Amino acid sequence: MKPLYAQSQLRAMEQAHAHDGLMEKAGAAAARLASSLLLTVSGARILVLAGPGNNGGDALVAARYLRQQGYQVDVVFTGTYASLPPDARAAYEAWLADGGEIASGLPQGREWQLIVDGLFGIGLTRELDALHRDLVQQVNAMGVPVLSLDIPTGICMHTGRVLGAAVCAAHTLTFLGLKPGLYTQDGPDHAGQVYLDNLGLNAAPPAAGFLVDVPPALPARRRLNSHKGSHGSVGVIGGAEHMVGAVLLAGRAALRAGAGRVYCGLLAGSAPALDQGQAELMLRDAASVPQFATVMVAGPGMGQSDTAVSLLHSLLELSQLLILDADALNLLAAHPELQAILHQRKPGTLAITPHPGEAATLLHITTAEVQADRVASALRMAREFGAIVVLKGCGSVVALPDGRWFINHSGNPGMASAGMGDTLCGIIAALAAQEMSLEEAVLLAVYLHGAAADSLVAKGVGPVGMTASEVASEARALLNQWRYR
Ligand SMILES: NC(=O)C1=CN([C@@H]2O[C@H](COP(=O)(O)OP(=O)(O)OC[C@H]3O[C@@H](n4cnc5c(N)ncnc54)[C@H](OP(=O)(O)O)[C@@H]3O)[C@@H](O)[C@H]2O)[C@@H](O)CC1
Ligand SMILES: [K+]
Repeated sequence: MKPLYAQSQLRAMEQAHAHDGLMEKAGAAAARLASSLLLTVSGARILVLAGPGNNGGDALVAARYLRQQGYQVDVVFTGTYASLPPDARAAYEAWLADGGEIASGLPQGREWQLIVDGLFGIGLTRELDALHRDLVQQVNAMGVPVLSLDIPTGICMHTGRVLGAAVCAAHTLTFLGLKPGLYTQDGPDHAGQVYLDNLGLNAAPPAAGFLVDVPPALPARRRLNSHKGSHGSVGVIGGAEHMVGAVLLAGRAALRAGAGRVYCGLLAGSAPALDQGQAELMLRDAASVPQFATVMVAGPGMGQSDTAVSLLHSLLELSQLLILDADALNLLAAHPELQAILHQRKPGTLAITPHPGEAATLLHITTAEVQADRVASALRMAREFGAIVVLKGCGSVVALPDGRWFINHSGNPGMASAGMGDTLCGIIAALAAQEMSLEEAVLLAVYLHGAAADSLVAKGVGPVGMTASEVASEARALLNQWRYR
């Protein structure tokens, strides 16, 4: 896992090293990366966009090094010399002293092989003004690869939100530390490939959060002398009329992620007695399932009937590890008496896995407000519901009641399809049933779920048309590969 930093922490790092020539190092690193990206284009022409702050300073330093390497470099500067911060002003002067020229608007009739985006970095505090919005839109329309410095201009470093308009970069070279906004919401669509240069600062402060970009803790290796009871029992409750498949998907995923036994409790009157595609699943009366299971999932296709409410009520009062999704979350939002029970539960025994719409219902705000700051929304839910939270979406956020948070780095848009959430719940439950803590199970499941989808895309199964069942099977393959090979 890699540390993710807040703006205040990055500022503190900058200040602690104010005399270490960080901007010069940042610009030099940018020039190195730019020239490596341009290797095959001799005598290339590069457009460098320099904004009014230190991000612009980085760009001006990069421009100078690139020009010295023989590239033709056009600089467009959108600030005013008199208002530049000191390091950026020095970079501006050095660029001119080196024979470079400065334009205030895009030169016409030129073609560039690369654009370096140094308009705004972590100092962007509000929506882009009209001048910068126009410039960003023109840059995006050119179809030329863009290397963004620190963060694509227009992306909020904390939230990944587009502030008015944002540069769509092919590459982002980020400095000192990773920013959450690169990895969630609209950040990943704009950042392209992300590279980190710590500018020689090896001692980093404690992180604000973490990027989950490698498999987190795995379940213990299985003892040779084990049996199905050694690997836990998962129960899944839901499946009201016409929604039976949701429970079966969760149950099948739990089997594939290694649960010793899986019980499914279906609410539908017309529910089958057997899953014809997965005879290993034990289909039981919903109310009886908790007595068989060490870990429970409730919610997939559960509906909002009185029976569903009373089942959920009794489940919340039991001591098993519990994962709530879908309708269980809607029920929770609609019934304050259910929420009251949550805080009587032992800490670390409840996980909720809302998508942004469900999160909005839980928090009584709009989906747009949830998405405006996904980390803050997830943390708020964790606090208010005393639960481990997975806020699903691009860059799923895992938040814990004690304030820790994580952004998941695996996954792709092929996962935006029916049944993926059911599969995720099943995987979480199965991992927790195999003696991982619920926190560990959630982190691994979220990463594994996305990694399985990525693996399928690499094999040509997706992103278009990838199914939740395929993801569950691929998750099984990866889990075995990570643990046993
Ligand atoms: N300092 C260091 O040691 C190092 C810094 N580094 C680099 O510096 C970057 C941070 O620099 P930064 O703090 O100067 O912020 P930056 O992103 O350039 O923009 C700030 C300027 O934009 C303005 N502004 C803001 N929003 C606006 C808007 N919507 N529309 C228009 N204007 C707007 C704002 O003005 P104000 O808000 O005061 O009106 C201010 O003038 C960082 O990302 C990294 O690249 C690295 O070199 C490492 C060493
Ligand atoms: K930038």
